[in-house]
Amino acid sequence: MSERPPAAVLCLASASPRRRELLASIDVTVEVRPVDIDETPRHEESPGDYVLRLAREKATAGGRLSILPTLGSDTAVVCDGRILGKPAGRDEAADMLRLLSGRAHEVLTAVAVTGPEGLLDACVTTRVFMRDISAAEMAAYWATGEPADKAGGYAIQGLAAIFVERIEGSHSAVVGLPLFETAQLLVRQGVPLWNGAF
Ligand SMILES: Cc1cn([C@H]2C[C@H](O)[C@@H](COP(=O)(O)OP(=O)(O)OP(=O)(O)O)O2)c(=O)[nH]c1=O
Repeated sequence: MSERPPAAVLCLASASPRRRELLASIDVTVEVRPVDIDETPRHEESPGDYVLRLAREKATAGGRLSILPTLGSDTAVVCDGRILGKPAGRDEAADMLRLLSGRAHEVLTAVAVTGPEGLLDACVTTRVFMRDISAAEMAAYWATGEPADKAGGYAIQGLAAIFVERIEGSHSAVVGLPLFETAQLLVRQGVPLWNGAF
């Protein structure tokens, strides 16, 4: 007799496979309910306020589609005060990497979780130090297809790892979900971790 798959304990308001995989890595089974919200930054909105607002909006919209506690998250790359989202095409991706090449920038990821305690959230900032990236590397990197759906036009967990000298902060937050802070929010909302082990 085949075993039943574990029941979902959380609704994930996200289309990002990375967020689902990160939650699976700490044994949190989710039901996926992607939501579509307007991600345009507001006039003079700080990067921290921006990612927190989007994470809250995603969690709130997803929460309407499920009876489970619901998680929304948003990641932005910030350099010289500029918020870099996903590149619209090759030229914008090259502009982004030119800006990030040979220096440090910040990655901000906010996470929000609805549940019995209301809407709880956290925002994590990670500093990422990149080596110099040549024009030929930028062109070759775009051709791999990896940068297209990533904030800042790179994926630390992928081929772009060879550009990243070091980070200060949370690796999982750069990939899309800060697992330490997320686990704390889930516990506060009564979501069982490790299959209810605690
Ligand atoms: C900087 C960086 C970003 N990213 C990803 C994380 C996010 O998925 C994406 C930023 O876009 P987001 O708008 O945060 O998320 P998303 O559109 O992928 O998913 P959803 O809104 O449905 O939750 O960039 C990486 O995978 N690796 C990296 O190194």
